[in-house]
Amino acid sequence: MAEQDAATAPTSRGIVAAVRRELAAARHAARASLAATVAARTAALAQLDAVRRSAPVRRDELLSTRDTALAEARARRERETVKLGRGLLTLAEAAAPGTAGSPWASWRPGMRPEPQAGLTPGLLRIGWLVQEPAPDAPVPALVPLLDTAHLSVSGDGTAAVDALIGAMLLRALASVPPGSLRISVYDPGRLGGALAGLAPLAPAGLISYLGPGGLAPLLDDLAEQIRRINENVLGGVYLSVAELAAETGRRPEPWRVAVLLADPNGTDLSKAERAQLDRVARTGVAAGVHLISRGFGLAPDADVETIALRAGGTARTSLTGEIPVRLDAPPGAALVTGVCRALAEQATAGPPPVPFAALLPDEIWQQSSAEALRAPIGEGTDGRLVELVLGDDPPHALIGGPSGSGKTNLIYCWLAALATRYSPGELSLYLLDFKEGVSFARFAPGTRDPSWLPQVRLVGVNVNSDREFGLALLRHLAEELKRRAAAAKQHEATKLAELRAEDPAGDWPRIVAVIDEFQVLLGARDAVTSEAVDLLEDLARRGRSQGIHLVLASQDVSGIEALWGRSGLVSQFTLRIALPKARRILSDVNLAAELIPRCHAVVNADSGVPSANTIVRLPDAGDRATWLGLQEQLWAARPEGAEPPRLFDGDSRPLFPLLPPPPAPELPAAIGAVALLGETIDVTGRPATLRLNRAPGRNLAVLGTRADEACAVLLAAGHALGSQHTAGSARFSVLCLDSDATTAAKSLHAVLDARHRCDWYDADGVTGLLAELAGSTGEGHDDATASPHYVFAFALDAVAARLAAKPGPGLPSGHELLRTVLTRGPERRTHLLGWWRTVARLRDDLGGPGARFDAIGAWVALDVHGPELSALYPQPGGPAWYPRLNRALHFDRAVHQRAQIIIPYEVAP
Ligand SMILES: Nc1ncnc2c1ncn2[C@@H]1O[C@H](COP(=O)(O)OP(=O)(O)OP(=O)(O)O)[C@@H](O)[C@H]1O
Repeated sequence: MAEQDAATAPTSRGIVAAVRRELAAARHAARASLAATVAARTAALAQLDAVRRSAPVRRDELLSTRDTALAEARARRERETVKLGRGLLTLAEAAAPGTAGSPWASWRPGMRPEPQAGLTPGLLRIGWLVQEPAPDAPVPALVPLLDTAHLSVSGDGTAAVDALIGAMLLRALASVPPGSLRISVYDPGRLGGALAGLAPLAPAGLISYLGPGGLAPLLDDLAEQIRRINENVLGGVYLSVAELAAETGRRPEPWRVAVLLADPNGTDLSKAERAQLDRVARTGVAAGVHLISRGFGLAPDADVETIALRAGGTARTSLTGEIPVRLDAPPGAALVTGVCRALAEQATAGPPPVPFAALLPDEIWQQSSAEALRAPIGEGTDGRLVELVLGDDPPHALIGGPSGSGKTNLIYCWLAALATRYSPGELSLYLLDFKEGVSFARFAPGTRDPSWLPQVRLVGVNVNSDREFGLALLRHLAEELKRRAAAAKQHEATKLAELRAEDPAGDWPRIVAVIDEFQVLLGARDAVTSEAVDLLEDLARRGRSQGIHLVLASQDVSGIEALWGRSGLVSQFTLRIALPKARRILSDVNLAAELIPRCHAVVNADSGVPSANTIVRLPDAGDRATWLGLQEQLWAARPEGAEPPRLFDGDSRPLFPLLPPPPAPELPAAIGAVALLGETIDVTGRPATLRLNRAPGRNLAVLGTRADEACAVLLAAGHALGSQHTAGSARFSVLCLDSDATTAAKSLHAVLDARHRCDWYDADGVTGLLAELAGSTGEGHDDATASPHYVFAFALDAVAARLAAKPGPGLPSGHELLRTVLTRGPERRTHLLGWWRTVARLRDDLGGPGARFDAIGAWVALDVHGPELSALYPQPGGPAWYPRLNRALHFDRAVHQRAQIIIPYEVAP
């Protein structure tokens, strides 16, 4: 190891050299490093210099970028703010529509609530939102109340708080249907003075003021209302009245707002009051019961919105949070009282009635009447339509109401609802109006309007002096009852529904007969009344099961009393409808009709038992244009071949009917031709006929002084006879013996002469004709081959003196010839149809006192009283007949038991 160290040990020179080398290298490195450092410094200095030179430009650039960004942000913010503001405005307008949000300047004192005032109340405007920057259109500040919240209003000035409460109430009142918001004001401090502007609502029951001591009863009442509403109205089905209203479209309960204004100097609430207040606050909103409190703390768990008034007319509300609200100036006193007065008037008048159109179904004629007829006539107090039912029970209806109470309107409503639901195959209507006027005439074709109501079979108007027409209707219905009863028996059916099921192809509509002012029919002690009562009793008793329903209407308590004496009859009329002030129609102990306002009715389907009363508000069915539109729609849908109804108008003369084609010639020869005399008072408007066969007495005497009607009877008879015989096969003679009859006689002559031999005679020719006729009708002449000869003698009594004169010894007088013609003529087919102006003159012509009338087998009496006709009538004392214009009494000994009333025809020349 030592040898090795010796061999390799460096020399000192080597060491020095090495050191020098090392040092040189270090020096070299140091120099290089220095040079690099100097270069770096120079570069840094140059860079610094460059930065120094460019700094101001950069700063300007940065500043400009920053400013641009700022400006953009600001513009964006403004745009967003405007957009947000507009959105808020739209939202606010939707949330507070109409009067809930419109500025006071647009209100008018007498204004009516808007039609859109509905069942969904809006928020209430109290001012506007203070926004920065101020928007073009300020956004209204709204607070909720009805169906949503209670309000707690606070602030330093009680007057300002009360003014705000008053303004909010006014908005709430005007934004819901009148009468649907009731207010109670507990104001012990100012005894109602705080909200005195709303006092005009008090007469309508829309506001009440309570003083000291009023709080406990008020809270108790509210609590009871809430309990009742929960139990009876919501009934566990709905969570709130608002939900019920939204789902059913009706609100059976009003909103109730209790304004509680604490007296700053008053005492605190008792424990019980506090508990009750908290209860109401917690549970009220769902029941539509709301509190507006000033100075009473409301339960923290209740739905309470707060409004805190600040100085300078601003406020903070719980809804608007941090955004301050500038309050509207309160409405002027005149505006407040004016609006309240108008609202009270409308609330008293009630809600607008259901429109007539609401009674009509969506699609016509969809109902079956097999079980019953059901039709709504109006709206009940709960807002639902109220139906009238006619069927097995109740079967018949009584309607009562004094003149002008809306009876006709009610009948129109009912008929419209029925006629749109039941087709003519399901329902037949017979409508009779005993009062003067034409209320039902619109259902029949008229000169202006050819349409008719397809279910109507008969319309009788102006029948006040034709009680017989009422009787005729009842007889017709009795016949129909018989027909139905026979069919029911055959099919072993006990009621209409069964008959219809057994005989589906049969024609079994339900029949409704409406008789307005029916008391006229029962208004006399005579045969008409007693027969009418018997028929009514039978129809009322048996009609129920055969689908025949009677609706009797009367304005007159005497009409009802006429029925009341007949308990068997009246007990069948279990459906009673009383219009305002109708007396005795419901029952003696049921006075509901005294209390209802105009356009309402009490409907009672249980013979007037008070507990069965239903109050109905009736729509206005009087608009003629609406009716016509409806009728035309139904008319257009009528079944093919449907016949128009028979219209009987007691005020107009029937037209001479269109005659059927003449029968085969041998028929009149065999059984005699038929003369028409006028129209019978009958449902079908049958003509009154006189068959002129070869039996003795087949002559006609028209009796009375009314020339026009007497001529009309002879004209009708002549027209009918002339057209029944083939041309030239009969002979006619027209005797015109008084100038009153000239026009009629000439017209008859012209018509007959065109077809047959027809001779004209005046006074001079009478005796000659009678002599000819007497000669040819004498014994020994061949009766069978004679052709008929009809002699029309107008005012025959005018020539009595001539007829009485004796032409000479042994020669018959004109009277004797006349008697021969009357007695013998019919057997030889010679018939005399004569007009005598009095019965006495006829008697004179027939031989004077004690004369026999056998040769006059038929007569038509005009202004001749019943007793005067006794000699011509089988019953002693003559027929019960009181002459009246345009009516005649017809009796034909060959066919009548009793004389019948007829209406002379209007015969066109
Ligand atoms: N519900 C109603 N709504 C609006 N107007 C009605 C209503 N009911 C009746 N009216 C109107 O009242 C007036 C009298 O009614 P309506 O003719 O029906 O009475 P009425 O009892 O039949 O009278 P009258 O026996 O004297 O004819 C009519 O002008 C009618 O239009």
